[in-house]
Amino acid sequence: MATHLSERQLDTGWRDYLELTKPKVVVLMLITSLVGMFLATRAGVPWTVLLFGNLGIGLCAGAAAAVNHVVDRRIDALMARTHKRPLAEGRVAPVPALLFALLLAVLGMVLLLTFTNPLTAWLTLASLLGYAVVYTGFLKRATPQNIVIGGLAGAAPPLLGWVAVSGHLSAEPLLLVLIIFAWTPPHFWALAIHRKAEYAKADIPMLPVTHGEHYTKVHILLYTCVLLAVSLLPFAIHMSGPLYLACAVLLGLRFLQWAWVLYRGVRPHAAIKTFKYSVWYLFLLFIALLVDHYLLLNL
Ligand code: HEM
Ligand SMILES: CC(C)=CCC/C(C)=C/CC/C(C)=C/COP(=O)(O)OP(=O)(O)O
Repeated sequence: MATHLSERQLDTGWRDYLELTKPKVVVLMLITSLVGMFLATRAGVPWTVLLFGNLGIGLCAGAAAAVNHVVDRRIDALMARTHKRPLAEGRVAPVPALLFALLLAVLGMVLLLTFTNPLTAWLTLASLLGYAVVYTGFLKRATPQNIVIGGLAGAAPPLLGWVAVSGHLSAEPLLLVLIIFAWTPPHFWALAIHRKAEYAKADIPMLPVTHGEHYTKVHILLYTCVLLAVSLLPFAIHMSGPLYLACAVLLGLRFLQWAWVLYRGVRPHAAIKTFKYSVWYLFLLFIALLVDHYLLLNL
């Protein structure tokens, strides 16, 4: 009986620590870093960089997410979407969570310094601090532009992947960052409209709370137009071919359609559906970049 109980507690503990790393978000980020790696070279990506580079980036992103759980534990407890989180419910205490984050960050940095290059490691550390300290610690509570500026940290992984392979900065991966940078506001503000009352309750100045739903929907529309335009640039600079272009146009037009439906207010649950589509959009767009890259190589 006692053994059963401790096994269950152990299982819950393990799951709680995994939840601290925001695994679904990190997986999508790793897909973008993986694509950055493959696009950086015409030859194959060394398996050590592929494996340990992504592991290092993922561990650092997970560390940043764990710090976010610690810093936000009081506001998370106030919102229905987040109130069951390990720190919000007190299943994990702040000190062990911070030690866990430190362990992940150190492991991640050691892997990046050993198997990639110093530039990748320092850019990853800057992204970690950008999300955990600048966004979570300051911007989130300070300005409705919080996620626009903070979005840079989440947009970094394709650049990190590219630099892990090439060793230097260049225009192409910055373009990939720009795509995710333009994607983040529609991604997040759609959810923020859906969860507006909760953000207001937690006194977080998200755009729909400070400027209203109409203003937010207009900005989602504008950013989605910018996103569609920016997503065509890889084709324009001959980084990607016609398959990518076709996918970018179709995926972008569908995003625009959701943003328009949300703006018009003609469909129930349009905000959460737009949010869910945003995740599919980014996933499919980066898969298109990858498939197109290999088609171009084999032509
Ligand atoms: C500052 C920028 C960003 C903000 C404020 C933001 C915000 C959010 C929020 C609040 C959620 C709901 C999380 C949950 O309930 O678990 C979410 C979900 C998600 N985000 Fe973001 N996000 C940002 C950037 C990104 C980036 C850059 C990616 C990936 C490249 C990403 C991928 C995802 C995914 C995959 C989900 C769905 C998670 C699930 O289904 O549980 N986000 N985002
Ligand atoms: C090293 C590296 C690539 C770092 C990036 C780290 C990272 C996990 C960024 C995620 C962006 C994100 C989910 C923001 C939401 O935070 P929130 O506090 O607004 O959302 P919440 O209310 O769900 O916690």
